[in-house]
Amino acid sequence: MLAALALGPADFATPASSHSCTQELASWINAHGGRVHLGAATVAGLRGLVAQRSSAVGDVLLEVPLECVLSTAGDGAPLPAEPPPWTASLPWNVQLALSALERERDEHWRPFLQSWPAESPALPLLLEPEALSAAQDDAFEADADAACFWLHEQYLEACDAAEAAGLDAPAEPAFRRALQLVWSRCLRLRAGPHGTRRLLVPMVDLANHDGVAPAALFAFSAAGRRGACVRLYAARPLEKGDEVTITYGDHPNAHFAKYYGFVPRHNPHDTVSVALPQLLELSGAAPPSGACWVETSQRAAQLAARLDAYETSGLDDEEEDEDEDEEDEGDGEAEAVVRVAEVVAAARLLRDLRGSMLQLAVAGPSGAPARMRALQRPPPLYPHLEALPPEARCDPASSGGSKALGAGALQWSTILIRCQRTTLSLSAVWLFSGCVGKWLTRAGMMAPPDVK
Ligand SMILES: C[S@@+](CC[C@H](N)C(=O)[O-])C[C@H]1O[C@@H](n2cnc3c(N)ncnc32)[C@H](O)[C@@H]1O
Repeated sequence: MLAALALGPADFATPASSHSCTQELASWINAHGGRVHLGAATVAGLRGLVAQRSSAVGDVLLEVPLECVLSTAGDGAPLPAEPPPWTASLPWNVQLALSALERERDEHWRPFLQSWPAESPALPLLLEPEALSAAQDDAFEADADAACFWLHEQYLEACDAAEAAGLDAPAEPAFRRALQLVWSRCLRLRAGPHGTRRLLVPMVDLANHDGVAPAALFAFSAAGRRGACVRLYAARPLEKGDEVTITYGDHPNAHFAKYYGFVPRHNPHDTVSVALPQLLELSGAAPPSGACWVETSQRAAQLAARLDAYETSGLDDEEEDEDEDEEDEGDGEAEAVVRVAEVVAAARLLRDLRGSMLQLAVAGPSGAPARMRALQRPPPLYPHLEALPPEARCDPASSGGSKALGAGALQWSTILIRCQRTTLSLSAVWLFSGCVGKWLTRAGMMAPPDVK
């Protein structure tokens, strides 16, 4: 069943050879006043960036002048390559995709746009419903479905806008490819006087994701060789040939699958929402006599508060006494609460299983290390951070890259409970039947989970 969901690796083959293509790209950036100390390499089927020389923390690995960057429109000072005005009524990502498509005919942009993969990543929205169902996640399936419709609607909107501007509409396959590449390749960046923008930055968009210990940070800088630019800084000491990764942000696995077509092997920021009635059912607790587990928002709030207390301090005597008191009141709710808490304590197990499910869903049971390969985990990053230049340090409103390196970025709580009417949003809880997990373990696809 899961094998049916396997998505093939994206076709990153570039027209001539990936290598000559990125050499041309580097020459183009240099010719416009940039600096490139990086090359491209393909390891296990996945193209990425590598260091061309050894670097210390804070060294500039890459400097891309703004005239080589495609950007969204914004309120601040204009940037050289914003989307064409006729796209202004469309969402930012559609504008950026149309901007790239329009510039395909422009010789200036050829080295950049030619470095893009021939095909977009294999995203869940391209899957058939039966295949998607193997992910065992209703919300994920619905989201992929909605994305597919949304993309088609946006195409129709784009055609209308082009027609109104007296232009030819793009072909739908080219539009879809461009939009999917925008999803998987653009950065969000606070760009000084230009305000916060989404940018397509040549060469930076060849960096693969490492959310735990990225090798580099991206940031806007006003101090480039020819003025403002986007820079990549070394976030740890690098040797020649080391892979240069960045972080795409603190997203849950479903986000990576949806927009990037892969799921990180280690993701401390994974989250999933579980409906309270399902959680209660999973707890094995019997509902109050004659009722089913559809909670009022008030009861949901009480449960959330109790689970929170359980998570932070355990059920101490006082709380147990309280529980007993409530049990005396007679509707059996207190017992249910304790049992729900036990389920929540198994969140770690469920998270591990969930990660495996999504990885299998995206990569297939053969393990498909090409797209899911474990990235080398270098030593902890934080001791070196002080050496970074100020503009590359944490700015919570800025890029995912900077944000992920901020203090506390790795301090994630196992369980985050938010109560919203009848739904509890539980970080790192994955709901699926125990028999699937057992089946995976038996089939040797997954090591038995380590529950602490
Ligand atoms: C910004 S591009 C990175 C460069 C890309 N590998 C290329 O050759 O153009 C993002 C895409 O690279 C792939 N990718 C990035 N990081 C990855 C990772 N850690 N594991 C698997 N695939 C990854 C995914 O297909 C993703 O959609």
